[in-house]
Amino acid sequence: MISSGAANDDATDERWEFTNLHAIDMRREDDTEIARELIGQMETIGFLVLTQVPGYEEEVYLDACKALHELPASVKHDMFLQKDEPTHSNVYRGYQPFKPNDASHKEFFDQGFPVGPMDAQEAALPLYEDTPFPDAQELQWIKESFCKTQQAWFAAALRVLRLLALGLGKPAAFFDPWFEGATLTTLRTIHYAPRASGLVDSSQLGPEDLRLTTPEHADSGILTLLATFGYPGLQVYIDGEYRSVAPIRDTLVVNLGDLFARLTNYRLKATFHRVLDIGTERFSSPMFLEPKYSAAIPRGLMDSNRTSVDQDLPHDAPLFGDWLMRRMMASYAEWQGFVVPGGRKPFVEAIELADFANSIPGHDTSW
Ligand SMILES: O=C(O)CCC(=O)C(=O)O
Ligand SMILES: [Fe+2]
Repeated sequence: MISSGAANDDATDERWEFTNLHAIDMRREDDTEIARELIGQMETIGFLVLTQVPGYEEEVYLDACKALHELPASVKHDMFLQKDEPTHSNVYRGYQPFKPNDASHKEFFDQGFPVGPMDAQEAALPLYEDTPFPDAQELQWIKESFCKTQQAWFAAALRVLRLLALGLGKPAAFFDPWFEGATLTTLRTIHYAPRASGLVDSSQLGPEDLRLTTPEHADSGILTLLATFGYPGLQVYIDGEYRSVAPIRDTLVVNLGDLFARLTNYRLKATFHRVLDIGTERFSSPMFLEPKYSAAIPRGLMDSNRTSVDQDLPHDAPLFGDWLMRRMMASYAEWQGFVVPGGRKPFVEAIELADFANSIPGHDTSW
């Protein structure tokens, strides 16, 4: 259920016709009905919004995001990933700068979850590393706000996943083992600038690229929670056209990743979306809910009579972490320089991308 209407509360937004996504109040406790609504939205639009997320304080979090991205270039550089600063050891968590002639026009910071305590076998797998934050005492509030937000959103995301499991006819705890003891979930804060600000060279890009600051894509993993902090710009592909999502403060947009869509045999949708260059600075923050590295994701996981994701697994089931690396490098420009760590290369290369391709009508799956 969606409705459209021009926003009239912000004069700068008049040029867009906004679509309101279906909203679910997280204070509600009627789980069976919420599960029904979630499935209804995810089968059709693939997007909805959550309101009243417990423990989430958007005002402080937006201030913290702005403060992080406004730090001096040298402080941001100290948090760069190894692919952008070879003397650094962090390969997955940290700061990524604006890149010349990139279809995306953003700088962003990726935070992982606290690394320990984790069982030794899990901890030995790639991608688990501490997130570099600025050291200065007066900046600790930024980290505190990020961590608090991460906890609140993670709890909300797991609740949504349990409700989706229920709605799909599984026990609510069906997916829980994927998140026991560890998670590769990423909380990202993004700072967009208008292309016209000339921060990096855009001379190789075509006119369509120049209209956008994030090109069309579907998210890759399980599910995404997103704060747009009241900024316009997010567009979702609905009924054959891109529609602008109404920018509403204190809400979290939710959409599914294409791995999850595939697990449901595309009954649920991983919908394409993109971000327009709105001509001003823009901040947003997605959290990509990801299982732990060792979570197995065999074919037909949900077709069987399993009552839990870790029941009756084939011994050669692909691991989530291997799939994640394969998918990131195949699909997203910012991961092009990523080197698969440790002994995982053969496993990563064995992943058949076609096994995980999405099938949104009207879009090919050439990633
Ligand atoms: O910035 C936004 O509003 C959306 C960003 C997005 O879709 C993504 O990072 O996957
Ligand atoms: Fe996205």
